[in-house]
Amino acid sequence: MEYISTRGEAPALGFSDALLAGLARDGGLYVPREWPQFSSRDIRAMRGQSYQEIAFRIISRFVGGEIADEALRTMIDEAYATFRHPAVAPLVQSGPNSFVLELFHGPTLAFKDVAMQLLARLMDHALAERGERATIVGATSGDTGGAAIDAFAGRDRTDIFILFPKGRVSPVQQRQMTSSTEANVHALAIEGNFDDCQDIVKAMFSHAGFRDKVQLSGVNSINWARIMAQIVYYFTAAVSLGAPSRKVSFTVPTGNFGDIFAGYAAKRMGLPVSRLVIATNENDILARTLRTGRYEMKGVKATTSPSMDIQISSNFERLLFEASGRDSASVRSAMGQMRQSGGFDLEETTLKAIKKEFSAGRASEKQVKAKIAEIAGQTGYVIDPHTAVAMHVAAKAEKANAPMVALSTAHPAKFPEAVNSASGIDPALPPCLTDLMQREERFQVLPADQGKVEAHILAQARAVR
Ligand SMILES: Cc1ncc(COP(=O)(O)O)c(C=O)c1O
Ligand SMILES: N[C@@H](CCOP(=O)(O)O)C(=O)O
Repeated sequence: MEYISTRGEAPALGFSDALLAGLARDGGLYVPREWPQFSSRDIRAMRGQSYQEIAFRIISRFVGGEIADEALRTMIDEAYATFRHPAVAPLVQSGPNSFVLELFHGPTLAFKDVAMQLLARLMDHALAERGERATIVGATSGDTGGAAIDAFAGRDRTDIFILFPKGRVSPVQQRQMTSSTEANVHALAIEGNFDDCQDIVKAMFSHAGFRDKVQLSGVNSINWARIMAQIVYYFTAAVSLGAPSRKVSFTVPTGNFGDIFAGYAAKRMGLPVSRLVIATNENDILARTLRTGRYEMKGVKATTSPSMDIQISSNFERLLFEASGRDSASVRSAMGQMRQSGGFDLEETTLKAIKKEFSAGRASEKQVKAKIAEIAGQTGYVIDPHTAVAMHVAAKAEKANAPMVALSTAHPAKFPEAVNSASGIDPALPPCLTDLMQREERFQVLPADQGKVEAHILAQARAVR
C-alpha cells in the first residue's frame, strides 16, 4: 500500500514512512493511493466479531504487510485493553431509528483515544525497528492533547510537545495535559487560539532544517494513521445496525474534519453509508461552505464545545482532493488562496460531489444547552456539549429509511460546567480520574510564535541531531 500527498509534489511513501512523516513535505496530507475494498461478503463476515478483530481486518489492509500480523494484533489488543467498555465503542439507542455511538470509554474520555492508543504503539514499533527516536508535536483544542500525552507518556523513543490555546480548554482537559509526571511530556500553553497552534505545528513541518534536526513527527489527524484507526468504528456501528443489508447514516460533530473524513473513507471502502452529516457549533465554517460554495474564515468564537472552536479544518483538504477527482493542482491553488486571503471558492463539480455525500447543520449555544437538558430530562442520559451538537443536527437530518447514528465524542465529565448549567446534573469523572483536579500542573506558557516554540523544543528534545 502506497500513500500519496494531496498536493502531488511529495514522494509516495509506504505505511511506516507515512506514519512517521505525519505531514507530507509539500505541505499536503497523505491518503492511500487506492481505497481498499470490502465486499458485502467481507462486511457480513464482520457480524459477531469483536471490535479488535474488525480493527485488524481493516487496519491490516492499510498496513500492506509492513508489520507482521501477529505484532499488529498484539498492538490492537493492547490499545483497546485500555478502554473501560468491553465493546470499545458501544451503540446506545436514543430513538426509534436513532443511536448514539459512545466513543469516550478510553483513558482520557474522548474519541481521540481510539486512534491515539494505537498510533503510539505503531510509532514505537516503527521507531524500534529503525533504532530511531522522534520528536512528536501536536496542536490541540483540548482532546487530542490529553489523548496523545496519555498514549505517549513514558515512551523512551519519543518526546511529545503539545500546543494548546491558553485559557481556551476546559479545566479537566487542561489538567489531563499538564499533570503528567513523565519527563518526555511537554505541555505548551500558547497565547492564541487553536488555529494559531495548528498553524505553528504545520509551519514547523514546512521548516525542513528544524524538521530534520529534531526528527519531527505529528499526531494530529494530519497523520493518516489517525484517520485509519477511526474508520473502524464506522464499520462496527454499521454492521451492528444491519450492514451490508441496510444503509446507515452518521452525524459527526466536526472541527478538524478528521472524524467525518474517516466515515467518508469507510464509504469509499464499500460500507453502505447513506448520509454523512457534518454538525458544527457556532463556528460553522463547514456548514457555510456547503451552503455557499465558499470556504471563508471569519474568526473563532469561544463556545461550550471548545474542542470544535476551529476555523481551519485541516482534513477538508483530503476531501477536496477526493471530490475534485484527486486534482492536486486545484488543491494547491485552494490552499494557496486560503493562506493569502483566508478563503477560496470551491469548483462547481467539487461542491456537487461533496453535496452528494454530505449534508451539514449547525447548533447554536442555546440549542446545545436545550439538547443537553432535553435528553437528560427525558431519559436521564447525560451528554457532553459536542455530542449535543451532533444530536441536535442529527434530529433535523433523520430520515425514516436509514438508522441515524450520532457520534458521541466526549464524556460529559470533561465539560462539567456546561452540562450542569444545562441540566443541573454534575457528571462524575470515572474512578481512575477522581483525583485529577488535585494533581499538580506542569506547563510552559509561550507566545504564538514559531521561532520561540522551535527554540523551546530544540532545548528540550532528546532526538536532536
Ligand atoms: C469532543 C470532540 N468532538 C468533536 C471534535 C471534532 O472532531 P474532528 O476534528 O475530527 O472533526 C473534537 C476535536 O477534534 C473533539 O475533541
Ligand atoms: N478538536 C481537536 C483538534 C485537533 O484535532 P485533530 O483530530 O486533528 O488532532 C482537539 O481536541 O485537539
